[in-house]
Amino acid sequence: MDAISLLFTASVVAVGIYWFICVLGSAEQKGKSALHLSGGSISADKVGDKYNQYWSFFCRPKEIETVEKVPAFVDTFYNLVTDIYEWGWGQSFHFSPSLPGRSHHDATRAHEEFAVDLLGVSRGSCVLDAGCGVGGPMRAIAAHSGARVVGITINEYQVNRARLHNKKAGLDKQCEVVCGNFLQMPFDDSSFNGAYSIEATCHAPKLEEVYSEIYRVLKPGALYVSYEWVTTELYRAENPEHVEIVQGIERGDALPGLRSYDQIAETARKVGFEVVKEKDLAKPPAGPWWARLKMGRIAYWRNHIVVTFLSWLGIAPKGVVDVHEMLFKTADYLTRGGETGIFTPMHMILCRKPVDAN
Ligand SMILES: C=C(CC[C@@H](C)[C@H]1CC[C@H]2C3=CC[C@H]4[C@H](C)[C@@H](O)CC[C@]4(C)[C@H]3CC[C@]12C)C(C)C
Ligand SMILES: C[S@@+](CC[C@H](N)C(=O)[O-])C[C@H]1O[C@@H](n2cnc3c(N)ncnc32)[C@H](O)[C@@H]1O
Repeated sequence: MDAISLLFTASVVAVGIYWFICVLGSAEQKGKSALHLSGGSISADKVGDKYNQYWSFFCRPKEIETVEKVPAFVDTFYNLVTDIYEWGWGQSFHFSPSLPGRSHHDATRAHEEFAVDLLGVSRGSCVLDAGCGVGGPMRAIAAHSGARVVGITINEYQVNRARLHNKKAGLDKQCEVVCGNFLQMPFDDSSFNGAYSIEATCHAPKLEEVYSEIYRVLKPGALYVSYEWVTTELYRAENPEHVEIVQGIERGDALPGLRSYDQIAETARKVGFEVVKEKDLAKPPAGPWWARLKMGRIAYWRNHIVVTFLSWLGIAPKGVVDVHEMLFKTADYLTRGGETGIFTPMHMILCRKPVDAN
């Protein structure tokens, strides 16, 4: 091979590797690149150790005794997964019913806008996003409703990512992000015109604690909507396959035990809410929310190669390969949860703080 052919072949290979690593796989246009996968606020040399600590803690989710440690481990979880989520899924960390003939992006937006439409808020209102991630829903909801949105997340790395995205989207005046625990929020009583949480309160060891905090900060008469992760009426605790699926979901998603669908409204009423509406948004005629997960399987293999290669080169922290493998397995459990119908990530509850609440 002469020098020119060698140079040509090397350039083609280099462009191919660049395309495979940097272009393919980023879920949102100009989204996170694989070259920037990190352990969030965890230093690169500690990612492996932190992953092992996380895994030992969530190994038997139903038996977690030190529930007060859950928020700290959820924080660790989001340090480990946030970049991978952004890279492989986008800026909205939740599922949505698939919409025939429409993109994932459209389906995601529709699911988010549906939530805020239920709240009936408009320009001039101030809405709380309890467990806001990197703010995908927050930006969509602010743009759609005109309301001001204040998001809270336990993870500082997400706060920085969300603020950066808000600024880039020109929504930093309308969207505020606070680092804190939604079980003890740094907000005054009766200060919000509405609140929502999208697939976030499932991380609370006791749903009652987060619901009563949200109740406290809402103005009397204001509405709260939540999309909850729950087991459905088809779940049977005596069926080993069901138990395996649920445990797989809990471990790979930092959940201190999945709740049953019938506990949600009961808890909302217990803290003082009036339940306005309750519905599993995954039920037909909704398109399967797990279709996107299933379709992505080939991409996950490619991502696995990319992560392993970058980690071998020392560009991605070593533990990222383990985290990616955990997510890979989780995707399978979630899909099985959806296909068997024993699990839903979108059990919607709409509640009101009574007008005469003091
Ligand atoms: C609400 C929660 C998170 C829900 C989803 C956003 C995430 C659940 C599982 C995640 C993923 C699984 C497989 C990953 C894949 C192996 C990787 O290559 C690219 C990213 C994934 C697709 C990743 C993306 C986010 C999820 C779908 C929980 C935690 C309460
Ligand atoms: C799956 S993500 C969903 C994020 C966002 N709602 C979305 O749909 O993109 C769950 C979010 O809940 C937050 N969270 C979990 N436990 C929390 C707690 N105790 N206090 C505050 N935020 C918490 C996580 O930090 C994360 O941002």
